[in-house]
Amino acid sequence: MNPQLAESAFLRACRREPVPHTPVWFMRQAGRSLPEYRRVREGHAMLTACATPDLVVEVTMQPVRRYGVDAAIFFSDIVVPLKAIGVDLDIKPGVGPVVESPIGDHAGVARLRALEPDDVPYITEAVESLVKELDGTPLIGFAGGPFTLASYLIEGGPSKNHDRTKAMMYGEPELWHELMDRLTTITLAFLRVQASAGASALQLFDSWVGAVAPEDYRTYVLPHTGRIFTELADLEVPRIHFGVGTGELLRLMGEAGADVVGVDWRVPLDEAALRVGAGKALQGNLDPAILLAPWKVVEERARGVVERGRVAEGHVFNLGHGVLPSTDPGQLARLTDLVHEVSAR
Ligand SMILES: O=C(O)CCc1c2[nH]c(c1CC(=O)O)Cc1[nH]c(c(CC(=O)O)c1CCC(=O)O)Cc1[nH]c(c(CC(=O)O)c1CCC(=O)O)Cc1[nH]c(c(CCC(=O)O)c1CC(=O)O)C2
Repeated sequence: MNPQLAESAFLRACRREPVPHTPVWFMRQAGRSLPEYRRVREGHAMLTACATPDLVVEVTMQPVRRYGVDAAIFFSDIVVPLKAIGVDLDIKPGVGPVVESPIGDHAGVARLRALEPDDVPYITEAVESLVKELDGTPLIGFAGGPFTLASYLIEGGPSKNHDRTKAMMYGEPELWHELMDRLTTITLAFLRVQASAGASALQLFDSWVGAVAPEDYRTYVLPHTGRIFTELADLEVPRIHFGVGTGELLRLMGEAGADVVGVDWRVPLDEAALRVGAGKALQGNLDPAILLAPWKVVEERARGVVERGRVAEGHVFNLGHGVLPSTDPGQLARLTDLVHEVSAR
């Protein structure tokens, strides 16, 4: 391993080891908020871009060059592995992923075959190139969580209340678990491809799982997320588990087995540390909308996040969810420097 990588503040914080400063990266740090991203993406549809290694490498590198963040996040999307196994879906600008034939029965579930590394050669190629280009800055690989993927497949697109998803979960639990099991198998394979190609950490984005109550999380989701983190343990890379609106689920998400639990902006990190319990690092949790306010507001709030983060056994500074497309990149540059400065030990 690159010696710089072994000593990276990001990997050390994930492992709950002492750090020279609190490491920083931002969900969606690569993407629409950057003018250089918008230029590179011109004329390329999102899913085509995700399957073009040169483009993926360039976009992933952009925020690393611009901000000096402590980790890169692989540029892709949560629906890429589903597309790769033949699900008819597209990403519609301004909407999100849209599935041509939503899944509602056994036949639909049965069509979700396992993902083989040969289905995604462009992922292996892009990760391998990135690891070289990053030269010691860790690369985070990622996948969507099974609940979030299930919701897209069942609803056919983004959904406010996940009605059909919950109708299947409560009404046809056997079918639900079969669907979740297949998605878990696909997710595991997709994460393994990225780790084998050299990703230094893996994040599971179960962005929508905050829609379920704790007892339902335990019954309908935890068996599957638990399998993901257990089966990834042999890779010896930090595993991060993130969701939005998960204040009541933090303890269970910790139980699922990740090393790091991502927290959105709704729960202060000192409180989150109590909820998650011992033996975990935390990641988060500045409200991304704060970045739309004047710098002095950002500064005051960011200092608060760093301060509360000291209570956690390890802290990776991040936003509570992705960078909003209208964010001024100048704010993110200042924020990266500020966190490094105020947390320097
Ligand atoms: O508004 C739109 O045009 C569709 C956006 C959308 C996409 N996937 C989607 C959504 C729904 C949503 O996020 O609300 C669906 C999507 N993609 C993703 C998530 C997980 C999450 O954000 O909580 C979700 C589900 C979250 C949700 O639907 O609320 C994850 C994602 N997309 C992406 C990345 C890669 C990256 O940022 O490096 C990542 C993961 C890493 C990260 O957060 O940093 C990239 C991505 N996907 C997408 C876009 C926009 C399309 C474009 O530039 O042409 C972009 C780039 C950007 O965000 O600026 C498409």
